[in-house]
Amino acid sequence: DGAASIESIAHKIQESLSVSKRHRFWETQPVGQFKDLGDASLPEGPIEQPITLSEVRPDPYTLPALYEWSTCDVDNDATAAEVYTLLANNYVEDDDNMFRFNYSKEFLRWTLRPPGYFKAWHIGVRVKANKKLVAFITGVPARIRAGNEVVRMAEVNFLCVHKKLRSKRLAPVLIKEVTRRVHREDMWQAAYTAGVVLPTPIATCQYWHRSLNPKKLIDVGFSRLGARMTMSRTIRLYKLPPLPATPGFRNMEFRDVPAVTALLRDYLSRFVVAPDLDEKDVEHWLLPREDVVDSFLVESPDSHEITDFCSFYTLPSLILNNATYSNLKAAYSFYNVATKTPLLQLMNDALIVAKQKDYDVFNALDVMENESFLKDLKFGPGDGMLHYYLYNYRLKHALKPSELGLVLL
Ligand SMILES: CCCCCCCCCCCCCC(=O)SCCNC(=O)CCNC(=O)[C@H](O)C(C)(C)COP(=O)(O)OP(=O)(O)OC[C@H]1O[C@@H](n2cnc3c(N)ncnc32)[C@H](O)[C@@H]1OP(=O)(O)O
Ligand SMILES: CNCCCN(C)c1ncc(F)c(N2CC(C(=O)NCc3cnc4ccccn34)C2)n1
Repeated sequence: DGAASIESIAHKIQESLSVSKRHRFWETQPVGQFKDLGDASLPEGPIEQPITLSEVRPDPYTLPALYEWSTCDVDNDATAAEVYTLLANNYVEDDDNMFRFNYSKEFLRWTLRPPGYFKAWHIGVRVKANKKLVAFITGVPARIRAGNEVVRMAEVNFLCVHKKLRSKRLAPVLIKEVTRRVHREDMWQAAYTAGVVLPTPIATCQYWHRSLNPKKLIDVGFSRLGARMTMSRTIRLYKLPPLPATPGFRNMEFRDVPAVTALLRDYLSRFVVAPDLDEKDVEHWLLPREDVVDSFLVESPDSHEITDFCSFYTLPSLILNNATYSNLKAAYSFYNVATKTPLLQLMNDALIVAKQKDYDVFNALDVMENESFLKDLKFGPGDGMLHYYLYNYRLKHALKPSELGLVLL
């Protein structure tokens, strides 16, 4: 409709402006630079070569005088609670400041402690005088394949500066410090996503939302009642059956790790950028954890072969000013593989179990093969774009979302 096309034009203008905008910090970094866009002579791969570990700066970057570095041990319940509270009050909001991500403590412990993680990469900044946690940034190690090369990278996330300390150029200091600590572990690349345009996205993806509780979504302003639609007609439109349709659809269990790993490795090999997951990674990232991550598979009733897999993670949002509701329960599509069951049917079963678990909305990016089911399963396009980035690694071409096999949390 007219409004959507005006909105997309506005998006394009905004993005073009940020291409012309100065990036005083990012222009100093080994990332694709806007001025290099279209220069096909630049080779794919690392932008800067590694330096010897003795050459890596041994001391932390200098913070403004009132602040100090503080490595955050999320195993410690009190520290985990401080990190949770900083993010719950100061992390990503939508453009209209109606919602803010509300990553749970258990979710943070999960995502920050994958196989081989480094406590030193969970980096906080505290006020010296009262030890208040006022900023945070994290890295976790991952093996990411870019083209035919598997690269050990840091996945950087949870960059957060307290609202009262914004626009003081603290973010570049946090980024340089996590970079220094990653370099100390002889790693030279990183992967990250952001809702903002920076030099230079390797892919730009669109969020899609599938209403599960349309009445609540409309009441809190997440969605709007469609033109010529009544509330009862809308509720009927999004209604789902009580049980999954696929025979053999069940929760993933520990014994399924080898088969799910094989299924995933084969499937993810199709994408230009994707994680290189081994059984330890699959055990950590995909075994169900209540209210953190859910995973299901289809075990063929006669052959007992595992033929399909689907998963979603739980990321609620605080609803910032609504008299009735304070929490939006959102599921985010994670990794899905369909080899026998149609992907449409598999994802519809995921919607069914999410509805049964009382989620309000099911979100999915248009990555991998998601585009093939979004419209048919009644997803609607969101307003949020998610840009993917690699640090110190150039790709010859930006990727279409369908070439991307990586979902960051
Ligand atoms: C080898 C290993 C490498 C490891 C590192 C890999 C890189 C990792 C990169 C981080 C991946 C993070 C992944 C996620 O967590 S994405 C989620 C980011 N967090 C939020 O959006 C939470 C709410 N916002 C805030 O807390 C603050 O606004 C933040 C902290 C975001 C900026 O604080 P503030 O608003 O007070 O600004 P400033 O004055 O300190 O600094 C301004 C400079 O910061 C650049 N900026 C702004 N937003 C982002 C952003 N999301 N990624 C990268 N850079 C960003 C900006 O372009 C400008 O630089 P330049 O334009 O002048 O050049
Ligand atoms: C650094 N890690 C990247 C992943 C973090 N993720 C999940 C994320 N990054 C940027 C987004 F644009 C986004 N969107 C989900 C869509 C959405 O649901 N939009 C309405 C909404 C509801 N609650 C919130 C909270 C914050 C922003 C938008 N919100 C847009 N998701």
